[in-house]
Amino acid sequence: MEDAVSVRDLVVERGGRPVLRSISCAVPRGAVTGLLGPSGSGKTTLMRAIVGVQTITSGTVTVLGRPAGAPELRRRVGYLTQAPSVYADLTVRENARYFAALHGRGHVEADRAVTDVGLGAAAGQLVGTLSGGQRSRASLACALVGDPELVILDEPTVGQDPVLRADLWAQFHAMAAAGTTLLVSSHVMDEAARCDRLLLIREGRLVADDTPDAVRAATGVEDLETAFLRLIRANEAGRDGAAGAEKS
Ligand SMILES: Nc1ncnc2c1ncn2[C@@H]1O[C@H](COP(=O)(O)OP(=O)(O)OP(=O)(O)O)[C@@H](O)[C@H]1O
Repeated sequence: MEDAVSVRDLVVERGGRPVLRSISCAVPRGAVTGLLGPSGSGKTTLMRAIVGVQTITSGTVTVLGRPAGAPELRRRVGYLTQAPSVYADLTVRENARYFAALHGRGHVEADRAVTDVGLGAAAGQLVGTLSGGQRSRASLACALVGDPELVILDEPTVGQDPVLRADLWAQFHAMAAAGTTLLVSSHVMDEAARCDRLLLIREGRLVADDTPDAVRAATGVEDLETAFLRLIRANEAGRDGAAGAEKS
């Protein structure tokens, strides 16, 4: 089956500096793909390119068989930005119902989305009075309420307590089992083990595009953080070698 997202030789410059340096990768359908990398590595920029809101320098990004940003993708792709994008002067329920209406969905779906993110008890509360973690979950409910085929989530678990984090990951996997494709970014390496596939980026370059087990097997270590460190070092050594060869 065709991948949900296919990125080829993607180069993005922001503020006159290269931020993504020729990235090629794919996001398979019906799975949870983790986009891992340190702060500033380019995760948000790659997600923005997939959603179609990022000006790109060169390369191609294909989403559900269409060029990224094509108008017909709007209803098929859900995007959770890092900064919560909900109305502070509406309640959680009102926000969810508003976004549901934009997607042609009703109150039942909206209220279910609110319960699914663990905000059932706070449904009648104004978003402006929620904690940061709750506000982020309200935003998540609004991103999911249209039941999009592809869901792009920028650090959805930041600031959530461990029990809620586990619940959210269980929800992501249940959605994937039902056929939804998820791309979830995180800079917390212990979340890598929860993903079906991993994309690891560093300084705008792709360091790994594989399953957690394949990353462990390739590096010979169980712990994914240590495995990533090894991949990064091997990658840098390879680049230094290639640069040296070019100079000589
Ligand atoms: N509007 C902008 N103008 C110029 N440079 C930018 C802009 N936005 C981001 N950058 C730069 O692009 C690089 C990648 O940023 P990006 O937000 O994609 O990283 P990230 O991996 O998502 O980081 P974080 O985990 O901190 O959110 C950083 O060096 C950042 O400073």
